[in-house]
Amino acid sequence: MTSALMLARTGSVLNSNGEVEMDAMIMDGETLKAGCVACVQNIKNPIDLARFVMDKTQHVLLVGKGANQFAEEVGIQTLPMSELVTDEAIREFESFKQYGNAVHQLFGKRIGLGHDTVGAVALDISGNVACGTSTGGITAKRPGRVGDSPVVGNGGYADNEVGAVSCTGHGESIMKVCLAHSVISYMKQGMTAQEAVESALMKMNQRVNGHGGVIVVSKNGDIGKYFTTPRMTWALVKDDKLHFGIEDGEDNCEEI
Ligand SMILES: NC(=O)C[C@H](N)C(=O)O
Repeated sequence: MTSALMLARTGSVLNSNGEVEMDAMIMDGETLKAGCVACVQNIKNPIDLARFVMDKTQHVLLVGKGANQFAEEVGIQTLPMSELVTDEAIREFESFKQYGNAVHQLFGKRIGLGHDTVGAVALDISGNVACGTSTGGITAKRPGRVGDSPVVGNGGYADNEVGAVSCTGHGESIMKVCLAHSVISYMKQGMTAQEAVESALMKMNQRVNGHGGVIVVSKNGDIGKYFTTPRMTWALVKDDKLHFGIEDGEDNCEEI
């Protein structure tokens, strides 16, 4: 079993109304079944709700009020919005003020403070791959804005014939180039996992001037990870070893 993670820097993100709206997706590479939720409020772990959408409905994506209604039906834990708002999110909101500024501060080539998204990819011993991506989006986004994370082929993709991908970064850029699926396409064309993530992110940068980060595990257990921001928190478990890092070129290793 091989798995890789990108980790969030903060717990939540505030939109321009000062509210938390979260997006998440999960995808099963064996069946290509996916479950996605967007703009959900008061949900502690939107990825759990996405899993219910995948397992218990005939749909792929539920949004807003309907998604919250479904959460109630399946007994997903809800909580007051105040409990989802961290001090860091408030500080970020007060300092960034506007969406464009937040994008620049979080994903700018030189500043790149971090990615408020959690992503995971995994390969099990039966050769099944899966991905999951969960986010609060980007500070000061317009209410109702949905980013790449809950959109199949953008914030993530999983296919046993190729591998599983999870993305972070400027959602509008990622959606313009279908970043997760372009990594899959490059691998189908014969690139290694690492070549594919580097090519896809460089292409996104050239075409739409966007920055981000990607993790991928191939069907053979090869890992690719790359980011065009100055830093991205990541971790990888393979062959009883834990690798992790934040800065460019950093790769720490511990036995587990
Ligand atoms: N931090 C992120 O990765 C944000 C996410 N991609 C979005 O645009 O919603």
